[in-house]
Amino acid sequence: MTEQAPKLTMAPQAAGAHPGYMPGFGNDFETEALPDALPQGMNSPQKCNYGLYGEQLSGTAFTAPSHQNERTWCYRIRPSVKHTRRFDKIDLPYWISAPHVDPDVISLGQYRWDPVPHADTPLTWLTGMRTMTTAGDVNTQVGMAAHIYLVTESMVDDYFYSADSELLVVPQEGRLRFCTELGVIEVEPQEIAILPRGLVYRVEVQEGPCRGFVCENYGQKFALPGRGPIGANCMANRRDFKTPVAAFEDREVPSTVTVKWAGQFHRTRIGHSPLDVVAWHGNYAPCKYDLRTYCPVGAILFDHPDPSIFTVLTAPSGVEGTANIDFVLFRDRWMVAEDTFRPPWYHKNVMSELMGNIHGIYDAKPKGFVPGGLSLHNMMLPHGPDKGAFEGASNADLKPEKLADTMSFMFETRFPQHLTRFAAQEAPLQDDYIDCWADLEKKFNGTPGVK
Ligand SMILES: O=C(O)Cc1cc(O)ccc1O
Ligand SMILES: [Fe+2]
Repeated sequence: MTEQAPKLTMAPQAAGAHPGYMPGFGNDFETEALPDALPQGMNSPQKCNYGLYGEQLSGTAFTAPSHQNERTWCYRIRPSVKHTRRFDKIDLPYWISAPHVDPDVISLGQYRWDPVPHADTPLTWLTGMRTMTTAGDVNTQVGMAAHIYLVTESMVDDYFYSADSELLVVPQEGRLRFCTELGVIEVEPQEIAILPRGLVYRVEVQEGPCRGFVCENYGQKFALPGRGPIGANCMANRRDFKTPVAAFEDREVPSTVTVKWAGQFHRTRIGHSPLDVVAWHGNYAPCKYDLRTYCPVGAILFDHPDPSIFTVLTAPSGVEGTANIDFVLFRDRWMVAEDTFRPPWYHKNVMSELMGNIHGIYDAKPKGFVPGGLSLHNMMLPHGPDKGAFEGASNADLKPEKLADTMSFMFETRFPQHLTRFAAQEAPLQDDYIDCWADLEKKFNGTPGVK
């Protein structure tokens, strides 16, 4: 059989629109790659135009309150059910789901890793996923997993979806293309992508090698945080999220679909590309976001506020104000606070903090936390600036200072994060990380007024 190159037919774009994308977060979008493919005024006509099949993808329970209810109507060449034959279980031993507590691994501790190096073997989105931590329980749909991806090869005639989770993708190196049922998303470092639970896609390498971080959210979807008294603008603005226009393939080639379901991987064979949605409308869709459009709001006179001011997205846990996951961004910004120790304070947090460095230097850890690297400060474990950062910030001349060329982030969850065996034994763990606090000396002088 001769190999057919994937040919995507894409919806035309509105004048001035960002090529291939529609602006907004959680909008009711509509898009069609062929004229009149989308039924108007109804979802289920007796016969759809072009001989398409109508199919609903539900992202929330049918009965979810209407302000949270998410679903999308797809008009596709074949219904998805045609795609499934019997499933075989397959092994992806480095992609692990909670609950997963390895008896030989100690998760209690402050941990830091150098960037996980690329392998000498080619790796795809599926074979290159390396789970670092898991939290909660995939079966009860609470918690998360944090992964590193190392991808050098495109998926070819191989498709994937996760029934377990929504994926938040944070590239650090290289450029990826997500060809999804609902359209195409391309991302590079300093951008993110969100892939909803149940959405089928394949991942192509646009420029490799590719490395990045993934937060696999088992729980309720990521949403924008309420801004409270900040008002209607700043932080992440809705229009900066971009959802792809409809794009479909009409390709008949032997293909596979891999499904992550209840922590296990299953594969089935099909005879065509499942990316055959010609038109769709709804509010359950993938999107991308450029982190450089995040507008940070911070201290303009004194003190260091809680890092929640930098929340890009929050995934609720059911307990108001206590997130299943917060995605928090530490980007370049001005530091102007007077008479203030400006870096993060020393602290112990009820939530567990997994951080990744996308680019540059992070102020609390001027050495050792490098781009591509990660750190974990688990639930109720003390941490804070290293000795160098403490001495530097305690004695700095407090003029306005630009923290330039820096971008780190945090996946913060209310659940303890458990290290995988890969994180504890194979990944480049820095054994001497806790020594960064060892030289903090006693400065207490017992004399009032002497600082
Ligand atoms: O620990 C960290 O570096 C992350 C962090 C940053 C900050 O500004 C305040 C609290 C916090 O946990
Ligand atoms: Fe912290």
